[in-house]
Amino acid sequence: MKISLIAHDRKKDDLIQFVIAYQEILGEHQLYATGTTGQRIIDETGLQVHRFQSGPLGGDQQIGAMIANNDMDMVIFFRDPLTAQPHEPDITALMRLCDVYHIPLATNMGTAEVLLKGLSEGFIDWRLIKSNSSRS
Ligand SMILES: O=C(CO)COP(=O)(O)O
Repeated sequence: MKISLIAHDRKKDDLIQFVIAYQEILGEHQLYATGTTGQRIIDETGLQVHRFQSGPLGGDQQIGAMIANNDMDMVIFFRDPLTAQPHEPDITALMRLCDVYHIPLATNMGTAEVLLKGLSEGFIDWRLIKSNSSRS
């Protein structure tokens, strides 16, 4: 599965803790991230991560494009609901595309835990069937 990991600045420490806690599950999948989040995951966990641009420079949109191409299976996005972001339209667009394409999206740690536990139990295997039809 292809999983995106994204966190706003004040949520990055939480995401790193989360990734360390679920490293065993995450390590079995292809990981993608916005630029700064991805660099921190690489530096602090040693997991392999494909890094896109930083969020404010288009990273959210690059992940959105993968969703629109049926090429992303899950998004874990620790948003900061208390800080205005310069690229708010990109964030809204990314979450909207998750809804358009029925992509599991967690915007906080509680939901992210449920998603990863569900992933390891096979609850998201339907994505393999759906994505095989259009992936090369
Ligand atoms: O802003 C972000 C998501 O909207 C995250 O971007 P960075 O990972 O580059 O900080």
